[in-house]
Amino acid sequence: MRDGEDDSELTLEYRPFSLDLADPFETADGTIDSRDGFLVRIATASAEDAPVGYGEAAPLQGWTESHSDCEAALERASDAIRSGPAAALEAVDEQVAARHGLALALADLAATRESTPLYRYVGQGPMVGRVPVNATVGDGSPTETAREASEAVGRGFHTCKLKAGRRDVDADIERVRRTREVVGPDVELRVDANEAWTYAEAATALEAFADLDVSVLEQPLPAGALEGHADLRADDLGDGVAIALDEGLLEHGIDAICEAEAADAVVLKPMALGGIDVARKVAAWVQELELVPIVTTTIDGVVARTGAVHLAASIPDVPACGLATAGLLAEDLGRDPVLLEKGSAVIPQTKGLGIEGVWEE
Ligand SMILES: O=C(O)CCC(=O)c1ccccc1C(=O)O
Ligand SMILES: [Mg+2]
Repeated sequence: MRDGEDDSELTLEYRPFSLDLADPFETADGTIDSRDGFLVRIATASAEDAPVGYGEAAPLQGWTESHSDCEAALERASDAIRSGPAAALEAVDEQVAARHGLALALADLAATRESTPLYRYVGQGPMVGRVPVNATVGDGSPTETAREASEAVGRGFHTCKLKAGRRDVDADIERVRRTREVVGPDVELRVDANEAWTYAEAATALEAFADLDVSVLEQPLPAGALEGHADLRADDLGDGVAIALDEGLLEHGIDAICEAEAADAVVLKPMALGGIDVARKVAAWVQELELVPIVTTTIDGVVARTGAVHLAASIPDVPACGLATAGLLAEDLGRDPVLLEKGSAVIPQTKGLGIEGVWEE
């Protein structure tokens, strides 16, 4: 905060939104057919054309607080912000999606005031042009899966993440086999089972996935199964297949995962962790512990998605991230400032998030 910019003058407004998905997104823990949340705007009360900051609070069942708890938290924050940003953050401390929306709007405003792109404000690091991203392929039939993956490769993706776990494990192995056949040996394939498997099923999948050159298996067992994931790694069934924890990170935290040696990589969803500032700190700690951080969205609107893109750009040597989720939405909050090109997200270099025109319409 520079001199002469008085935090006590900040105002917070929020508006509900509902975005339909292009097609229902099938995962092992349910179908997502719309994303409902709140667009957040922070402005300086006094000045007409002073900079503003945008944020997005999009709760998702099973991952964040409820829609109504999110709204109540934003209402508290809009009162508390009269006492400054710290008081507002305190008012949403327990509601991760609301905190995400507030913290993103504050960071967008601060970076905009400094004329710095958000990722440099957040990470204090070097300029970054691009971040590699994966295509996200829903849990469809073997034919649909192979077709969607090959279309993604045709659009320039080098990495595809296949959702899995809705059918029996042999069917998922068949989906991966068909996909590998179609995309050839040079495309990186990952699988996300969203907690669907027993230990025996996961062990079967891992062995087959090693042969099919799958690079990452995400959350094969329930979130609680820290020892189970550690055993999967220790049993060395999936030679070369990294184990990533997503739901498990939210349940246990990094230290317990590291202590148990339960993962090679962890998935960071800013919406579920309470904001890109929190996620950035977790990422730094993850790398310190020699685990790999992978940033993804919860199929967010353009404001939160662009925040996640900036977060990924602030993490040194980040691997392909699950940020190519715009196409899963039928509609969006506004124009997307992030181009996808040859399997990478092109990072916006304008000040702040680089989001415009989301409030006027
Ligand atoms: O990581 C990706 O490619 C996209 C994000 C994704 O899969 C996802 C989207 C919404 C909710 C949960 C998840 C998940 O990673 O489990
Ligand atoms: Mg996941």
